[in-house]
Amino acid sequence: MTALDLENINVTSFASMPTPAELHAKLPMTDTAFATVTRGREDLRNILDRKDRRLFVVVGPCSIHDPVAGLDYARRLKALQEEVKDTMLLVMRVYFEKPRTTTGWKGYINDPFMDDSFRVDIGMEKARQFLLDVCELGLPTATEALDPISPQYLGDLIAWTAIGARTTESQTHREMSSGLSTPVGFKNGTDGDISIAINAILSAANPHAFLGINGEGSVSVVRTRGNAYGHVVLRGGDGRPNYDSVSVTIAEQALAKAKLPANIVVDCSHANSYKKPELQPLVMTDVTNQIVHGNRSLVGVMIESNICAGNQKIPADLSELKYGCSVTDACIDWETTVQMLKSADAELRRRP
Ligand SMILES: O=C[C@H](O)[C@H](O)COP(=O)(O)O
Ligand SMILES: C=C(OP(=O)(O)O)C(=O)O
Repeated sequence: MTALDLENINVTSFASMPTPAELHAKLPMTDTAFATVTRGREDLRNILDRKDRRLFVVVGPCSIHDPVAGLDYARRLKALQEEVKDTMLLVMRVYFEKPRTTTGWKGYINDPFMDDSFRVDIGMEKARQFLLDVCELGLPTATEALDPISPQYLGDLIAWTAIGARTTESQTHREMSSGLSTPVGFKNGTDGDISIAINAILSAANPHAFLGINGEGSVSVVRTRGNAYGHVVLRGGDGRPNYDSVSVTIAEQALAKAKLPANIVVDCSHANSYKKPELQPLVMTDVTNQIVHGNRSLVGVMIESNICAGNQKIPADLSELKYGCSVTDACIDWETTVQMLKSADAELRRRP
């Protein structure tokens, strides 16, 4: 026995990754993408600062698994953005990292070929290419930051970040958020507890020092400034929705008690729609109603939407995958998305 026999007992291999700087050099930022990200972040900050009355809408597939269908979706969303731009800022959900309740496909970065080959190196490159393509269309992007190393590879192409219900209470994710360059939405816990999201906003607003990597891939002590644009995302929990006006008032009171700005986003999906996608339009109607009737804390919504409705299991033969259909949570289809956003646009035009 040597000391080496005592470590990595449950690790089977290490595979090298390109560094963030190498990936940036291979797929550099473009002028159009730069303008999209800069504008998207500024618009979001203005909404959170109440300098812009629009509702921001994080809308798109539960997860990206097929970049062709994903870009098809992005082009449709870009066209729709033009139609609703007076009342809403559309930000495309571009989720590559899926936090699983137990196990399952963990997303396009982790396993881009969906065959357990786990080519994270290729997944990261394809993810960066996809983000570039979406930003090139002039559409800002939103993602869930799950792996604390990924933002070094992709963060320059993101306008809004979510911390998910399963990680809002994690110190690692709060530390990472304190250094992210985007506004960050913290979801309430899967049990519906919003206090963890409020504690996360407070934590992430402060400077932190923690272990991470730098652009050259060296393990580093990362020191951050703190992120002033944390906010709560109500996603329901423990089998109960929390988008109704009473739940929103409770969230407003909790934010006021913590001396935080009353900025609340409602996730129309997940426990707010009992994971039944067809209920998402009802949630959206309720939210726009609250706004039209005077609510001032609801600043954004999230919608899980794809080209086709529902979801599908990942088949053994990937050629059997249905085009434009989620392989994770079920989504509303494109036609329902258009209806939902156009009705919200009409409703929001009536706000005082
Ligand atoms: O939005 C995605 C899912 O709700 C989340 O990743 C959990 O998924 P799971 O319960 O299917 O693992
Ligand atoms: C995983 C997600 O949500 P939540 O963290 O609310 O379950 C998601 O939005 O993809």
